[in-house]
Amino acid sequence: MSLLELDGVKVHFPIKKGVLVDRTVGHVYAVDGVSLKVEAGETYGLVGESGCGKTTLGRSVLRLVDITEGSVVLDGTDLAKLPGEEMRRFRRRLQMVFQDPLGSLNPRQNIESILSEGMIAHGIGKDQEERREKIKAILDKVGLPSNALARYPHEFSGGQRQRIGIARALVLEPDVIICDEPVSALDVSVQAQVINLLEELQEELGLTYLVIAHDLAVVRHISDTIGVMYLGSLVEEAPSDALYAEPKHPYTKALMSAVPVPDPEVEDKRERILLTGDLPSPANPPTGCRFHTRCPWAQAERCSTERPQLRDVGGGHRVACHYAEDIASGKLSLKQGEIVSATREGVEDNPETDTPAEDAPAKVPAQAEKPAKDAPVAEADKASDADKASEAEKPAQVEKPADGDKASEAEKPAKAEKVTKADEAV
Ligand SMILES: Nc1ncnc2c1ncn2[C@@H]1O[C@H](COP(=O)(O)OP(=O)(O)OP(=O)(O)O)[C@@H](O)[C@H]1O
Repeated sequence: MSLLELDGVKVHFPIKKGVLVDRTVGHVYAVDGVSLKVEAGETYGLVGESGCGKTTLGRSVLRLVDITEGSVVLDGTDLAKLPGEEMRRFRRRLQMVFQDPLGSLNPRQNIESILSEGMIAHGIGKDQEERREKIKAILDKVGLPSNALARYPHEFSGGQRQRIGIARALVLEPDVIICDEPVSALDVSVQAQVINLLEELQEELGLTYLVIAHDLAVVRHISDTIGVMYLGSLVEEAPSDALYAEPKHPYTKALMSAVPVPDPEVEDKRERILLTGDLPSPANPPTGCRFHTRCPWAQAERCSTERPQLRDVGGGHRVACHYAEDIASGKLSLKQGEIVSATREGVEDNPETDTPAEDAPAKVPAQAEKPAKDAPVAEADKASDADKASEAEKPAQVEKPADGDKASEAEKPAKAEKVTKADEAV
């Protein structure tokens, strides 16, 4: 049995209307039947564009939102069924590291007080002296000096604040840490350092991570398995290397084709699969395959009526697409919203739609150009131990305290873009 198992998890938020009495007029299908397994000591990376339900899924594991249906089993216990008090005790074993380190740290508390809070709530350490010693040891592990104890969140840089967020999770000795966009508010160079730190801590402490990110490059380096989410469901799941070597779902192919390649010559020639249209509303998802309204390979009848389930297509790859094999073999060519010719095997003839549309976009290869395998690694490698140490050792005032703030402000417009252009979701 895996350490963490989600089975058919649904989180549907009711949409209420009414002046005097609220009535439910619909639902936001934020998470709509997700099953996944996270193995002990491994990292599961969950990617997808903004609004696809990643955060809601992470929050459902911690029961921070109500689970409409399905089970979340941690080490044999179904958390979805636990009464409140027992769930509170289980929360120690499941910790979360948030995207915005400043927003998640109380500005009026010093670091010792922030880190002690959870320890006191869960009865860790017999007195403050013992807790302080433990906190110092953890601060050392995350690359912060012990004099950080008496300082306040605003005195640290964005990267250092994220280290504090990680330390806050670690002092509770969790089994699983859910990292929700752990580096997206940080400068690129600092991102690599924080990712490296998470990896080092995993190796040293045997931690298990569920890493949520919209950026494929972020999860690639750190994840053993990657799940790609679209509109509340997983559309593809595979071991990290297999997913990058050969993405099989059209959505993943589009995301991958947008990952920049460091070599400018390759980058110039790189072909991108551009998705048209916006992410549909999770309150009114398309029938059939949720992705068919934007899928360049969609087939009229089946894709719009029959919802594909995740199925094993070999090599540890699971994909929710009726035509994954035909796309991989090239039997289905890339035609926006048009129907494949009747001559192609395994696809039902449709005389009404067999003729390709005049305005079908130019064909691009079905197999998206693979991103250079060493790209994120090279980025991460930049964060040598020396770099990490120097970042930690620099006095807070010397660090750019604004990097977190700047990035989180910059993130807002980027998110709006992501919704309209899937290729920018990576
Ligand atoms: N409490 C809530 N009530 C109603 N709708 C919600 C609630 N929380 C989230 N949603 C909706 O559920 C959908 C999924 O949101 P979620 O935040 O999980 O997506 P996400 O992929 O994590 O996106 P982002 O990266 O922008 O946070 C969105 O349409 C969002 O508006």
